[in-house]
Amino acid sequence: MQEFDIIVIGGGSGGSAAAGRLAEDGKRTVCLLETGGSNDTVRVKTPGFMPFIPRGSNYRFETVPQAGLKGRTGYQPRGRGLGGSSAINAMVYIRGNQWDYDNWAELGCTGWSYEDVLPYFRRSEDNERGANDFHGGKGPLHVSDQRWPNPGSRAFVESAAALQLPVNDDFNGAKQSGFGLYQVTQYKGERWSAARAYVEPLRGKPNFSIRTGTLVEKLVIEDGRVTGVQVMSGRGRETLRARGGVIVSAGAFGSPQVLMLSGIGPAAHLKEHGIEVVADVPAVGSDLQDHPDYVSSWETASTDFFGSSLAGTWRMVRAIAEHRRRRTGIMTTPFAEAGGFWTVMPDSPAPDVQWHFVPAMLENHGREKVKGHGFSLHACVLRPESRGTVRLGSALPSDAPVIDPNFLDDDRDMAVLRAGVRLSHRIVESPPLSDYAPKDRYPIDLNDDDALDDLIRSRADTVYHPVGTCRMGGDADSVVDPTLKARSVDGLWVADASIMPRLVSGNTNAPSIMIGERCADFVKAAL
Ligand SMILES: Cc1cc2nc3c(=O)[nH]c(=O)nc-3n(C[C@H](O)[C@H](O)[C@H](O)COP(=O)(O)OP(=O)(O)OC[C@H]3O[C@@H](n4cnc5c(N)ncnc54)[C@H](O)[C@@H]3O)c2cc1C
Repeated sequence: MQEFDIIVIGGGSGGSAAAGRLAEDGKRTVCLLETGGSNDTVRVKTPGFMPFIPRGSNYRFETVPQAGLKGRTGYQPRGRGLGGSSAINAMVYIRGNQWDYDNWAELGCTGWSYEDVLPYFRRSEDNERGANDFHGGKGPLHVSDQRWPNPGSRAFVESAAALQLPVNDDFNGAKQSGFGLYQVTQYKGERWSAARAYVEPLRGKPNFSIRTGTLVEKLVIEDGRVTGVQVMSGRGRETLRARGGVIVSAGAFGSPQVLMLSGIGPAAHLKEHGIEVVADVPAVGSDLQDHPDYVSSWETASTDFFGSSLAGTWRMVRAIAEHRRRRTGIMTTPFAEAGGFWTVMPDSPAPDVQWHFVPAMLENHGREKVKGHGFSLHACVLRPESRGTVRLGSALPSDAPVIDPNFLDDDRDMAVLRAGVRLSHRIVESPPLSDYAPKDRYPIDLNDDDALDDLIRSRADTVYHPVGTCRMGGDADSVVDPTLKARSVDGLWVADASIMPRLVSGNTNAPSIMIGERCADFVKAAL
């Protein structure tokens, strides 16, 4: 039986950072287990191929029918393979608001205030603008400016400015609010996933075993201590032992699934599936929070924007050739090129809406082709009040979990989204974006609350940031304590987006990486 000091389950954002940091000094043996492949393909590494990510790199989950979305099922893409969701995401580099982390600390997560987490964000980062009080310049995660943004993305920022919404050229600096172009997790024109940052540079190190194509079926728990994992791979079923402990980094859906399959979760639910209960922990799979998002969309006569036409196709063919040769040009697009943060509710402690401007007409998460050219503007609720769940669909580890984000269940979320969408339209109606004479693809009377609510509930969905399903807390009911150690058994840590007690006000890749970095330190200190 193979034995390691530490086993990390899941090679995504949190798991790559945790495994890489634990392996780099050579002092312990580390095994990283990932069910997907290596993701070492042109379609993953080329930013502009995001709509063509290989099927095997995305779980393509669906939610249960959502009452708040008129009974529609939502789409939940999740990355599979090294890099996890950072291998399929939009590469936007955002940490959230300083208030988020101070709030975590206030909720009982001692040691997670903004002042506490900032050094870890800085340590992870290599920002091409260089280091300063807020940014790192020597970390493994490359952060770049966009060199070939669409002219429409710049126009978006100017249109916001025309409404006196300030320009912000660093959302991760002193102040988050404002509008601007996003910095991206790219390096030399390619996607820079968490695996490329933390795992690939260590490939071949004798103390670091990277096993792809390996599904973790459950934890092995003996006398209240996690001593290993049961896995299934091309080699068949086997048990791997972990002398020091196991870190679960299977993501906001995968981590609660692994815990529940191992007997850690809501007892009654586990019994329904014939799973022996090791610890009754109702918080596992509960507290699911995700950013509900509405995408407004406009058609233009201008072919400046990405789109399907002869001119558009010809431009893309040339762009692909340019990118293959030099890694430059418009194939470096993260699609979500510009955006911003603003407060729409007077009592909000921090910006409550985030915008993503995409220089293309998006329909159904980019899965439906739209003829012609145009642009889209996402508005999402940054701190939703609605709470959902992740549960087992069956006791089979290969089955998808049952995902219920319970979107727009809370009226406060609806109120924020309504205000956000109205501001989306005001921005687009301001010059210079208005100079494109954009044609609204879903025209309604925006002043009519009922009509707007109906449109939102008919078309809203996730902007891909599920968290909270293995919540960290200072309370006995939380899944992990503020050192990310499980409260229910020994030898177990969780390090990914699932531990967030509250969803951060922004995209979740950099925060998940920060969580992985911190977990490595906690585990080193504990062993
Ligand atoms: C389409 C999309 C766009 C996004 N855009 C952005 C963006 O622009 N900026 C941003 O900051 N964030 C973005 N996000 C969100 C961000 O990428 C994620 O929040 C983050 O990557 C989550 O990290 P994680 O470690 O929690 O999980 P993941 O990165 O999802 O990693 C989990 C890993 O565990 C593996 N795994 C699961 N179960 C098992 C098992 N049983 N055995 C073995 N392995 C297992 C999975 O295959 C996966 O590789 C986006 C996400 C998506 C899906």
